[in-house]
Amino acid sequence: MNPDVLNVYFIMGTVNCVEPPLDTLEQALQAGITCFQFREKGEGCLNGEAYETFARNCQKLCKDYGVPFIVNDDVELALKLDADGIHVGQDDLAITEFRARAENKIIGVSVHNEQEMELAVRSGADYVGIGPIYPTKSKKDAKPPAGLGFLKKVRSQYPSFPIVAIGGINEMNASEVRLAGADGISVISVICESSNVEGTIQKLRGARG
Ligand SMILES: Cc1ncc(COP(=O)(O)OP(=O)(O)O)c(N)n1
Ligand SMILES: Cc1ncsc1CCOP(=O)(O)O
Ligand SMILES: [Mg+2]
Repeated sequence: MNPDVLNVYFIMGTVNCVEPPLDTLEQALQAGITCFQFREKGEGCLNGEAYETFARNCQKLCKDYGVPFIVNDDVELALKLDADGIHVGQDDLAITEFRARAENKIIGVSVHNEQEMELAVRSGADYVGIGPIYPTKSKKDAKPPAGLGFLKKVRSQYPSFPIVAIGGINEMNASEVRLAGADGISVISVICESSNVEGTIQKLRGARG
């Protein structure tokens, strides 16, 4: 995949939002996010019909702005909606199983160590998510923050494999994350809680535009 798609990768679910979620997503799309992940999970999240309707509404907005719509965890939803891709973690469905059912979709995988990285690449992942880099309040079961060390190591071992970094990334630290080798940054709270989504995204984009 073209790593530029990962440049500013916004992840959102209703539980993360302060403003109406679809307003936040549309503002983020207007401001130039390059990828969106639908991640409706956590205490108080939508279920059933409301979950699917919300997903469809997010997908429609992404289509209007030509931004890839990626579904977190829920392979059946990704296939039902014909999403552009799926993001899976180590506890989620094996990549090879999903690839067999969706040849042309983007597959992202979370990795935390060299073994997981090697397996993700070998299994045909299109990109990896590395993190949490810094402490995060948006994922209750997140692993301890890893800092930039593992990201730098993976970049040196895989000079051109698409990598997005995640976890506690904001306007202040985004550039050091990019310098450490990330093609892009993936964020939840810094956009969901911003009082100036356009300004925040401009700063997150950094020098690479
Ligand atoms: C881009 C990106 N990177 C990492 C994750 C985390 O995925 P996972 O470890 O499966 O955790 P959940 O998000 O499912 O709670 C991600 N979602 N996106
Ligand atoms: C989903 C996920 N996976 C690792 S950290 C994280 C949450 C990132 O959210 P924030 O940008 O608010 O720290
Ligand atoms: Mg997951």
